[in-house]
Amino acid sequence: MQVDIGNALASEADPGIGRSDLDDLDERVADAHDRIARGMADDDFGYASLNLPERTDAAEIERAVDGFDPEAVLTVGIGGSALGAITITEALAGDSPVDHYALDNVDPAHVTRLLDDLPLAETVVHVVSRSGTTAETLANFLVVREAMDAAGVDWSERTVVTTGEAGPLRELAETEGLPALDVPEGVPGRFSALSTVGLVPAAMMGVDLEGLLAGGRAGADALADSLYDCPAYAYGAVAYALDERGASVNAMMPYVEGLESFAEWFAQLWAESLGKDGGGQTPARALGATDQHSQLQLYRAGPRDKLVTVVRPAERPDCAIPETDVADLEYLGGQDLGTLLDAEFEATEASLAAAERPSVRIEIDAMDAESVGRLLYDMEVACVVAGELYGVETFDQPAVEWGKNAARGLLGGGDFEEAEAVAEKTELVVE
Ligand SMILES: O=P(O)(O)OC[C@H]1O[C@H](O)[C@H](O)[C@@H](O)[C@@H]1O
Repeated sequence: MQVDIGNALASEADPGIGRSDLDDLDERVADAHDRIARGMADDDFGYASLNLPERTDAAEIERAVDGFDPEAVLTVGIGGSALGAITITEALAGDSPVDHYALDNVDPAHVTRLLDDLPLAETVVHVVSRSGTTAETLANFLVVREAMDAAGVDWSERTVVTTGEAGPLRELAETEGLPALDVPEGVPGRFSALSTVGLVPAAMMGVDLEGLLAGGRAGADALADSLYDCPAYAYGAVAYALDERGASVNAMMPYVEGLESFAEWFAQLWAESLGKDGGGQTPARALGATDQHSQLQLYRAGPRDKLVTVVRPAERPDCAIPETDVADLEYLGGQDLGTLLDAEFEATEASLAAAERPSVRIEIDAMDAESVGRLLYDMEVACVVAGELYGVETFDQPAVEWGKNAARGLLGGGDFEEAEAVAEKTELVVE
């Protein structure tokens, strides 16, 4: 993976950073690298995630799904327990005969429609919750079970669970004798894509798990004590430095449809890890070239508070644009859609640079397992190094937990006095 930070340098961008700022920052990156290396060596909470490419047992996951021959896989999970699987299958399993669906939200209209449409007798359900207590996931699973019962399908024959050591979901798996995989120790959900959490649907869809993990290992091998030698550190450090100078929004803009959900995965990673102590950089989601025709107006001409991160694969499949003699369209004929998309990508970079707006280019080799594994791993590393530079607790999410507890409290699922305060808040309703 390559990261080009040239368009974030001060001579070309505002907010931007100069070479001397980068050199100063590099000393802090070296310290952060020491902390990260120690954390990985000691398997400290969170840092252990960066050992997953080395530790994840692809064969164990393949064995767990062996014997299923589904038409569809349904992930039931939310946040870090769903976005890794969604991102990986969307990026790599587009040609699979098996479809992937995810139930993360509990919108009744969406859940009912999906269950009506799914071939339930040919669907494998992967229920994922690290804590085993997340209300949305457990509620959705109960609804899915009932729908399978109602359709005469033995759900216990078609369910795989991935969860932590203890908790209601673990107990349920044991009581029902369901195959259960472990969420690895010390790995927060948003850092778990390259584990059982993110890889089970991919395995059922024929994705090359070893390739994904090899990509992650290449990222681990590339860790070095300087941002000039490590693309993941370069990205994390530059995003942090730009935020410090006013780029409080990071618009993640892949120029490939297969990475549309990657921007959503990145949003959770960046927001939940770095949004602490009154700081953090707000992730925005965009897709090139589509959002070039909508959001780019704001990115180029709105407030100078953004970093735009553009991502593309170096290789794309061919799809020729037919020759045409229609006036003014001759320039398109004989080109390729990929060439057009790359021209759009470069035009966006040029457009931002011309308006002195910072962008960073991330380029992966291709939309293959190794490159996608490397991308996910490197973005996790970027997030961890940024967390070190911000000086925050990268691996917790107390604000999210507050909301989770409040929702449970409001449903009568536990004592949570603050939830009552929420319910009794002053209302100012305008109708
Ligand atoms: O895997 P679970 O325990 O069900 O958690 C699912 C999600 O729940 C919370 O909202 C956490 O903040 C997320 O980081 C997590 O990914």
